[in-house]
Amino acid sequence: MIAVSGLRCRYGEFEAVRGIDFEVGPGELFALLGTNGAGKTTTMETVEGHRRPAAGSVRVFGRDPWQDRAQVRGRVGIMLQRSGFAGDLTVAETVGLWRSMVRRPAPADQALELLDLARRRDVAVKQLSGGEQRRLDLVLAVLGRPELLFLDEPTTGLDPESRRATWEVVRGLLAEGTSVLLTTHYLEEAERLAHRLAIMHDGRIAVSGSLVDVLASEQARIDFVLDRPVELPRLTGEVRGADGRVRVRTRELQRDLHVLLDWAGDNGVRLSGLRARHASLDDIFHSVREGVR
Ligand SMILES: Nc1ncnc2c1ncn2[C@@H]1O[C@H](COP(=O)(O)OP(=O)(O)OP(=O)(O)O)[C@@H](O)[C@H]1O
Repeated sequence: MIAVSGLRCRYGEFEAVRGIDFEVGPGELFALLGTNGAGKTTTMETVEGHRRPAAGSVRVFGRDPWQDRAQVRGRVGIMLQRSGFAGDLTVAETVGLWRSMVRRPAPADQALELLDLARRRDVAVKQLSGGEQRRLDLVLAVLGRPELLFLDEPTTGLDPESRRATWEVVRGLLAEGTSVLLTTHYLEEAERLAHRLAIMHDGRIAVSGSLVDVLASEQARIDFVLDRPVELPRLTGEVRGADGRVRVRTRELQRDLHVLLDWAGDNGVRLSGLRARHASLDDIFHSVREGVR
């Protein structure tokens, strides 16, 4: 559905996207994560056909979204970061107007029910809360039953309940075969929805792959506190510590934990506050931001 190769984007002299590659397959949700200013929105806008790449190639349904805009547009749905509604129109009028502009519009009532906006149909758009406007954005983006949906921070500003409702709608669309390119600052959102993801930093992709592969690419963690100075057993992982606090980074979590617990048991050593866990997306994001990856 999307194939991006060697993509570079510039604003004047400044290169915001510095050679990235990724693909999105049918029925797949690909999440673009990244630090502020990493280049996610620029990438999204270029794949949508709003910007011309400085270099590299972008294909959507096998076509150039900039040059073949007319053929690509009717098959995609776009939810931008900021909505451009006419505030005086009611919700129902806005949906009606939008329906007249898309090729295969879904029934208006069905669209409004999708995100619980039917009871707000006669309210002027400018009187909707920020969260309701965001939900209306999504309703409009999926009104033309798109094959490919672009979601740029779709749940920013939503309360937890509305966020979950949005995730349900997105899951439903995926189950029907829609492909999705998502940008988000909520790592939990990516963990719950993404089949594959990439983390961008300074215009480049620092890490990408399936969630399982990305999580496995970072070392697991064991942390504890020793109440007296002792020499630790030999572990495969890297051991660091100060003031009795010990931090182990390991690719052999089960083995190192086993060795550590056996040693502590045999020697009567107390491992206070012992924690052992695989890396989280948050840990990986932190490593990317710190430039470790
Ligand atoms: N119109 C513009 N003119 C000049 N520079 C721009 C323009 N738009 C974005 N940039 C710069 O390009 C870089 C990438 O911006 P972009 O909005 O794509 O990042 P982002 O990853 O979406 O960031 P955020 O998470 O903060 O929304 C940033 O350094 C930004 O300041």
